[in-house]
Amino acid sequence: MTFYEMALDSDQIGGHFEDIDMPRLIDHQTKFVSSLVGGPASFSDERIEAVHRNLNISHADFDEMAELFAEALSMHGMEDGHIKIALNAIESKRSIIVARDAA
Ligand code: HEM
Repeated sequence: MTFYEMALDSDQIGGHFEDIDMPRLIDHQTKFVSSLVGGPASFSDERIEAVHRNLNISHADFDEMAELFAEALSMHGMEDGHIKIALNAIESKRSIIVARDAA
């Protein structure tokens, strides 16, 4: 299963991706990873904040996304040390992703 299939399948965050078709989902996966490592398809924090502002993403949603991503990396054989680095990169975006009034 890929990262975004896992996200779609999740009771916690699947709903956020319900209306999004597969090509856009795959596109999102590329942008997601690229934004974390500063790759060619990366986005500014301003843009990322603007995109997620109205999605009403909670801390629990964010936690689930981070957890699924770590799981996917582990499934593909990434070592724990590198997964930790990836999780730190994700964590650094929490405040611009989670809705301001979220619990
Ligand atoms: C570190 C965490 C995250 C990063 C780096 C990230 C990155 C991105 C990027 C780069 C885009 C595309 C912007 C564009 O095309 O203009 C995007 C869109 C989106 N993100 Fe995230 N995201 C993160 C977390 C989340 C979480 C936790 C959720 C929901 C649970 C989420 C849901 C969405 C949705 C629904 C879209 C819109 C997709 C579309 O309409 O095509 N994201 N994200």
